[in-house]
Amino acid sequence: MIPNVLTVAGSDSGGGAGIQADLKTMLALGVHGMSVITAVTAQNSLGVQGAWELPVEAVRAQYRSVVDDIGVQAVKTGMLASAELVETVAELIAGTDAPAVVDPVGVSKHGDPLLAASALDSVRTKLLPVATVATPNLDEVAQLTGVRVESEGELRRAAEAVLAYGPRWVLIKGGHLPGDAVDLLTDGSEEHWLRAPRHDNRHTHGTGCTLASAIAAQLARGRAVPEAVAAAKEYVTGAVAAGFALGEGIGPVDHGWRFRGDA
Ligand SMILES: Nc1ncnc2c1ncn2[C@@H]1O[C@H](COP(=O)(O)OP(=O)(O)O)[C@@H](O)[C@H]1O
Ligand SMILES: Cc1ncc(COP(=O)(O)O)c(N)n1
Repeated sequence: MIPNVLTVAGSDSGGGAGIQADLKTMLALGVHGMSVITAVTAQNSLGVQGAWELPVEAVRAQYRSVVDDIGVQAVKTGMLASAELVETVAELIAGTDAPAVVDPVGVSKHGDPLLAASALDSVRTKLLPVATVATPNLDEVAQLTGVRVESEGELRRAAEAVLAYGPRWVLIKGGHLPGDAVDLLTDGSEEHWLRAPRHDNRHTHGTGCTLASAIAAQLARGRAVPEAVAAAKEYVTGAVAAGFALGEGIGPVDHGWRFRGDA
């Protein structure tokens, strides 16, 4: 049976991040991707030109339509825009019997805000506690916990600060540090360091969305969290290596890198 995976996230008109990145990743990893759209962004390689969130009822209705009829083996969350949407999605996830990968999206690669400052507290107290795996980048760690990471040695302190909010596992993404692309996965007792060579490619739009969706796809296929994250890291590393120029700014990673004859 092909597992079903649901992404609850924002639309990126440029097709590199958000819902579009999530569904492409799911296809590439052999699962059936489904979506609950929380917001629509007008976005391209240069930045976010506009963003409109959907009403809470629209988000709730999409979620119920998918979960009640089709069923899900894993859920992934991305851009949730407002406190109201964060709280609604946290409540929906709490009532769903499937692992949840929470990517606490705060700002885009260009620095455009994708989450209201007033929603941070709801992320900390409502969303992180229902996460099977939370996947913050270093800016999101700083926003949520106040911990600023400037070197690999400080990733453990960041992980402890996020775990204090209650996710089962946390994956701290060190993609913004210089040197190797090093991430730390821990549940507070086990530690797994995921190290990949840094690809000198500026086309990294959508890396976080891609990684979180890949983890959700692997969990839906029945893998345990450490194995799911390791397989997802391998997929995103290949996608960054194959990332391509699109528009005048930061291009997307290549979700289809494994299908290309020349990849
Ligand atoms: N230039 C790069 N080369 C290889 N891996 C990278 C590169 N940039 C980011 N990554 C990896 O991509 C994943 C997403 O990380 P990051 O870019 O920090 O997330 P976000 O998109 O949320 O800012 C992580 O596994 C990170 O280590
Ligand atoms: C709709 C949406 N969701 C998430 C991101 C984050 O992706 P990135 O950090 O690569 O800009 C984005 N830019 N747009």
